[in-house]
Amino acid sequence: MKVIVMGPRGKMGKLITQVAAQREDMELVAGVAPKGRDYIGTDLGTAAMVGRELGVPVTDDLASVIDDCDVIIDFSTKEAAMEVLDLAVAHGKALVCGTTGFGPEEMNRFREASEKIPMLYAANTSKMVNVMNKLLEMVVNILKDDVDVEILEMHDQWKKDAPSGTSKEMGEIMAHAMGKELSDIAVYGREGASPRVPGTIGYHSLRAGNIPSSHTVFFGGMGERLEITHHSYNWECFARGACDCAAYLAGKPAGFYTIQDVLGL
Ligand SMILES: NC(=O)C1=CN([C@@H]2O[C@H](COP(=O)(O)OP(=O)(O)OC[C@H]3O[C@@H](n4cnc5c(N)ncnc54)[C@H](OP(=O)(O)O)[C@@H]3O)[C@@H](O)[C@H]2O)C=CC1
Ligand SMILES: O=C(O)C1=N[C@H](C(=O)O)C[C@H](O)C1
Repeated sequence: MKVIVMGPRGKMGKLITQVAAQREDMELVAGVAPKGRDYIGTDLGTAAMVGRELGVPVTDDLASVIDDCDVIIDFSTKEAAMEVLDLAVAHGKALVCGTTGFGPEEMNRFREASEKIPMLYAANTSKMVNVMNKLLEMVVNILKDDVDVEILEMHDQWKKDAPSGTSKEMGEIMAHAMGKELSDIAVYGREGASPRVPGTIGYHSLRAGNIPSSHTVFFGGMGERLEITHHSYNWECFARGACDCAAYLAGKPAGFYTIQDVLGL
C-alpha cells in the first residue's frame, strides 16, 4: 500500500511516518508540509526522524504526488484537512483523517466524500480508547437514570481544540445510549456555579505541559462513583492505530468507515 503522510514534522505525522516505515505492507511515497517550511525538499526519512533515508521527498504540493499513492494519512489541522479531502475526492484516493476540532458542516463533508472514496474518520485511533467507548455505552445502558456523567480530558499545552475530539465522541456515544442528542445535553465548564441539571453531560478540559492524552468519565451516584479512564504515555498508540486504519482501506470500495470497523468492535 502506497502512503502519503500529511505534516511529517508534526507530533503525529512524525510517528505515523516512523510506524509506516517499519511496516512491510506499506511504502511511503511522500510527506506533505505547509508552504514555506525549511524542510521541504528534504528526504522524508530525515524530516520525520525515521533513522534512515526513505528515498522520497517532503513536498508542499499534494497535487503533484497524490497520483503515486493509494491512501493519504492526515493528522494536521482542520483547515488543511478540507483541502486534502477535496484533492482525495478529485483523484479518487482513500483517506484516513484523524484530525480533530471539526464542526457538523465539516463532518458532513467527510460523509459526502465517502460516496466517492474510501473515507475513514477517527477522532481517536487508540485500540484501548475504542474499547473504553464500548464500556461507556454499557455503563450508560445500565445506570442511565442513576448517575451524573462528567468528562474530564487532559492534553498538552499545544493542543488547538477543546474539548478533545475523543471526548466529543464519548459524549455522543453516551447521549445516544440515553436516547438524546449530545448538543441538547452537553454543558461546558461549570463557571458561575449553577446547580447541575440532571441528564446533562459535563465537559472539562485541562491543558498542561506535554500530557499526551487522558480521558476520564465520571459516573457520579449517591454515596459512590465509578470512573473509567484511559491514559496514553505518548502518541505511539495513535500512530499505530492510524496505520492500521490505512491498511484496512486497501482495496475497499467507496464508503464511510470507522475504527470500529477496523477493530471489529
Ligand atoms: N485521531 C487521533 O487518535 C489523534 C488525533 N490527533 C489530532 O491530530 C491533529 C494533529 O495533532 P498533532 O500532531 O499533535 O499536531 P502538530 O501541530 O504537532 O502537527 C500538525 C502538523 O500539520 C502540519 N500542517 C499544517 N498545515 C498543513 C498543510 N497545509 N499541509 C501539510 N501539513 C500541514 C504542520 O506542519 P509544521 O510542523 O511544518 O507546522 C504540523 O507538522 C490534531 O487535530 C489532533 O487533535 C492527535 C493525536 C491522536
Ligand atoms: O491532540 C492530541 O494529542 C489528541 N487528540 C485527539 C483528540 O482530540 O481527542 C486524540 C487524543 O486524545 C490525542
